[in-house]
Amino acid sequence: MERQVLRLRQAFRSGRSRPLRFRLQQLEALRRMVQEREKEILAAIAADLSKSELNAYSHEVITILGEIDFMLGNLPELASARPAKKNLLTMMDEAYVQPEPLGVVLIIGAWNYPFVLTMQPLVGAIAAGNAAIVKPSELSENTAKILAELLPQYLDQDLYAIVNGGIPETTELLKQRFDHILYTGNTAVGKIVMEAAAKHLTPVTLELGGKSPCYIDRDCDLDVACRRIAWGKYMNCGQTCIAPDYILCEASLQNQIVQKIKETVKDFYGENIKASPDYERIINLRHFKRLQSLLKGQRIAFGGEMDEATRYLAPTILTDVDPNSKVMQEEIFGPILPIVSVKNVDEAINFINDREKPLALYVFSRNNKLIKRVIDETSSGGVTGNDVIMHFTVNSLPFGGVGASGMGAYHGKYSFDTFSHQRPCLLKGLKGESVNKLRYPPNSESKVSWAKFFLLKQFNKGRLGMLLFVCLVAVAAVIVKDQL
Ligand SMILES: NC(=O)c1ccc[n+]([C@@H]2O[C@H](COP(=O)([O-])OP(=O)(O)OC[C@H]3O[C@@H](n4cnc5c(N)ncnc54)[C@H](O)[C@@H]3O)[C@@H](O)[C@H]2O)c1
Ligand SMILES: CCCCCCCCCCCCCCCCCC=O
Repeated sequence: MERQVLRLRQAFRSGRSRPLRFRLQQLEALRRMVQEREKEILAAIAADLSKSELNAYSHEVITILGEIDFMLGNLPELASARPAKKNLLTMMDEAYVQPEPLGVVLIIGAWNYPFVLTMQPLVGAIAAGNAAIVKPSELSENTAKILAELLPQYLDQDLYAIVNGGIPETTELLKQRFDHILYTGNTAVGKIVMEAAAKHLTPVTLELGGKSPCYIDRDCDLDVACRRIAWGKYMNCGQTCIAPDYILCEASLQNQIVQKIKETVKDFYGENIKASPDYERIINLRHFKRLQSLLKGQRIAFGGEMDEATRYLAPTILTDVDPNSKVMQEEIFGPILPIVSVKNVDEAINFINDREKPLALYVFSRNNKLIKRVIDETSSGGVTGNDVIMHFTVNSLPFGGVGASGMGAYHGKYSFDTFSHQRPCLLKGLKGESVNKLRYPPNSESKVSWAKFFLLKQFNKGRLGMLLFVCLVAVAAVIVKDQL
């Protein structure tokens, strides 16, 4: 492990990953990989998640192609230096912010969207000019294997590497010094990652989970709301970090919601859900049994059928759920949708605020003011109003958690920023010592007055203001020279 990180570090030090042309060329190579090897990639994702290749394409591959295209189109601008505003003392100098790569970064992915959760951060890391090690989840072993096979065929092997393995390998990897770690997965492991990173003062982006609430207002088109919620909840068999975890609504809406989601499930997956190519399975037996245990003692209003041999768990709705029950204590990460009754929106807001900050928050209402109020009075990683999941697909929005659901963000420009240091640069000439005397010892009352004038005085930006300002500087320089 140590040697592998060292190899990447040496390649990074060579400066090869920095030129814009190189980054664009690597991103193009990654796009070629996705296009030329699409069949193998789709087959691997499909095998890992019992997913149709069509769904593998629309859940995962499309996101990566979009992200690469965004970077190819925007990288020249993102990577270029941005001029910075100057003060009186630096008027004649050059001030700018130059994004620079961080160095060797580590990307640890989760199994539930194994291609997106490794490749989307990698696009950002390459775009920002870093070297990167990608550690896919061992639970999505087919995707992990295909990535290890394909990436070296398309990308610079000394700068980008895949390390496969489970806890021992990741633990070993985390002992190494990285310049940034982006981890996606559960909160408990997030703490392990952060602790390991702290030993080297390595900054982290933690993409974690949580229970994402979904409030349905009385004033709402329930048909539309239930269709959208059913789509986002049962997609990938509920194993989506931003799936609506539970519904909050007034008790009177509960039965209608059950009925409408039931009808939608039939429309989406047919009478025989098990036979639908659009309905996935639970990743492994451990998670299957965990989900099974969440149903104990609950009122199952719909679904609940299961088959351990194939890890099938039907789309399920629980009603009259006690907020203290187990299903409301942990992220569900499966196709179980509890409905918790609240009296009104105030109670819903309190319910959300009494718990850890979620990764996503959903509100359905015809009343935009109510949606804005819920946004204003709560906190969450992201929000979609009158839909679910979709904020993830907008790459001009930062994607990440807050509080227990994570820290930092990525996607589009935010990925580039996450893997960059915004380096402030001020380039001065060797002239101007008369004004510089102001900051050299010995200090005096008059020097402090001049410092106040130069650093605190506000001038408006118009042409006239600028002219006046230049004259003032010239006069001040002469006076200062005479006085000091
Ligand atoms: N915020 C997001 O973007 C996002 C996306 C997907 C999943 N998630 C969250 O992730 C969770 C599900 O993922 P998971 O944790 O089951 O995935 P996982 O089991 O695949 O683990 C994630 C990564 O952590 C590594 N890992 C596991 N145990 C470790 C340990 N003890 N030490 C070091 N590394 C270790 C794994 O090898 C893997 O690469 C859910 O909470 C979900 O909400 C968040
Ligand atoms: C006009 C038809 C457009 C169809 C586009 C379908 C877009 C579907 C996008 C779903 C993306 C889901 C990815 C979620 C990843 C979440 C990561 C956390 O687990």
